[in-house]
Amino acid sequence: MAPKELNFITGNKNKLAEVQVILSSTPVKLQSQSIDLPELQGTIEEISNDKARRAAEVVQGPVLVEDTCLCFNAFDELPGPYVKWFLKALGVQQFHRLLAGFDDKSAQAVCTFAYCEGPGHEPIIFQGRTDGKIVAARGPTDFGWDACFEYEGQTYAEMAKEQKNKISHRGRALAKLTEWLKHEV
Ligand SMILES: O=c1nc[nH]c2c1ncn2[C@H]1C[C@H](O)[C@@H](COP(=O)(O)OP(=O)(O)OP(=O)(O)O)O1
Ligand SMILES: [Mg+2]
Repeated sequence: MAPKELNFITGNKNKLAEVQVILSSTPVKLQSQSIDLPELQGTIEEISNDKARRAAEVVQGPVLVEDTCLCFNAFDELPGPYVKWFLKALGVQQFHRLLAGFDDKSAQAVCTFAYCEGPGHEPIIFQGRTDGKIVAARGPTDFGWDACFEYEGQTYAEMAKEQKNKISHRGRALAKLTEWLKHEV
């Protein structure tokens, strides 16, 4: 695989830490810049593409961005890309109560990376999805809704990091990105 420098534009230190760990076993050289980018309202893919274009304009060079969504099946995929605001309003201890009136607690975590070569270039997206269930918070609460998302009986927060990275929405999306980089000249 050709070593590649990637400039990951994110304001989220937890995301950055996971990407660093996952990419540490590849020849990718990861840089990062914390720029809080405005986020479009639209489909998951539209948001990620727009975020990548905006980041490429700001940086005036190649960028990698990522948008994470948490889609409740009972809410027809919402909160989706707007999960950040629900989490902020409710806090992780109350977050699961969004589904209090619903029998269906199933949810899907979706991670969409968008790589853009630079201003004017069309972004390329890499998406990972993990099916789980929304539960009352269990485990450390230092990363978003990790404590409320249960996968095969354990919340993301209860898992060891490497265990989460193997099956998470982010781990699956990065696997597609590193596969693509292998064929990138
Ligand atoms: O693996 C995760 N486990 C638990 N929670 C997570 C995860 N990944 C993102 N999250 C949270 C952060 C934010 O509350 C929302 C996504 O919003 P999102 O816009 O993608 O993240 P952000 O604004 O924090 O960082 P960025 O500067 O990359 O846009 O879900
Ligand atoms: Mg964001």
